[in-house]
Amino acid sequence: MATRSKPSAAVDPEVVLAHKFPEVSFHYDERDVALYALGVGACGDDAVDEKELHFVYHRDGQPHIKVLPTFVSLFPNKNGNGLGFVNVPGLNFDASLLLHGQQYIEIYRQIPSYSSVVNKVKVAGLHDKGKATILELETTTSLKESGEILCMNRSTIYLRGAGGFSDSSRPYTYATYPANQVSRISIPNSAPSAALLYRLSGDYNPLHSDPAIAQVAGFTRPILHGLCTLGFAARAVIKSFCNGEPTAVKSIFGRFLLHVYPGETLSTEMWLDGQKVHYQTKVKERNRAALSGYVLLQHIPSSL
Ligand SMILES: CCCCCCC/C=C/C(=O)SCCNC(=O)CCNC(=O)[C@H](O)C(C)(C)COP(=O)(O)OP(=O)(O)OC[C@H]1O[C@@H](n2cnc3c(N)ncnc32)[C@H](O)[C@@H]1OP(=O)(O)O
Repeated sequence: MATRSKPSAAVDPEVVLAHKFPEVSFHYDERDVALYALGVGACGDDAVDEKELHFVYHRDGQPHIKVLPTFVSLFPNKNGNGLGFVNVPGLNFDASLLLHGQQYIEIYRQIPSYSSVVNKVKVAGLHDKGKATILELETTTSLKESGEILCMNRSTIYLRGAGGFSDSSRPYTYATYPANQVSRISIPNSAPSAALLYRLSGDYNPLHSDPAIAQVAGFTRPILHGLCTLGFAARAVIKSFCNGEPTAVKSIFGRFLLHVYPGETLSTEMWLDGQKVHYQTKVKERNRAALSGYVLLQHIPSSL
């Protein structure tokens, strides 16, 4: 539900909400799936890891490699090179200041290791936070041939410096989804080249590779993609609670709390609560949380 707003030069909510995004078709294959798994650290510590080798290699008669559920977080990158929202009418902001705020993923059926698929995108939320505007985009992805829906990604984008477009007495807020959607330790290291490897999966935003662009955005050097950190965390959950079986995952949520510099040590702590695994990923060197959220499983893990 929307609250009152005064259209400003920066954001005109009515125009933003009325925007229709084009559908986008694309194909992915097993090479994309394996490259993604390597980019989020699969087999990074042990090249024959029993619980991870199947994400990068077919073995023992297994017909296809298995797909990490967070692989689907790459799908929104296909919408206008991932930054398709930069040209949305009514939304004016400095693209060099945007940060990924949150990601929510729902998986509706087993993700094939190769497929032709179609993205449909809509605005699912818009919020005036004064110093920032928060834009939420929902990308629903279906199999091209059958039309079956595979998954949904809700991406929250934090637009620093673009807020203040509503009446100060009642900040504008709009969302199409209900508010409630929103053991232990594994230590995956992020290598210094982590962002450079991860970007080859299709997120070429120079914030993650170009030192000059990173400085304009307020960082001392390029930072890791939020979705790469999310991939590390979800992989740790699948290894610890699902015996390495990716189809056990129903949905994933993460809020990015702090930027991560490639090479910093990511430590993911997890707590099981029924079918939900709550997690928090910390940057060990700074002893601060960079990501927190949950992974909802299909069943309560039987091995615990
Ligand atoms: C297809 C879409 C893909 C988009 C990709 C975009 C390109 C990718 C870029 C990246 O990967 S960037 C790397 C990953 N992200 C980060 O490193 C961000 C880390 N987080 C932060 O730096 C900070 O949390 C923040 C986002 C700058 C916010 O900090 P700030 O101090 O400004 O916020 P607060 O004063 O605490 O809160 C203000 C307001 O905003 C809400 N909020 C805070 N953080 C988030 C968040 N991460 N996501 C969503 N909303 C957030 C917070 O609740 C406050 O609201 P109210 O409670 O006052 O209503």
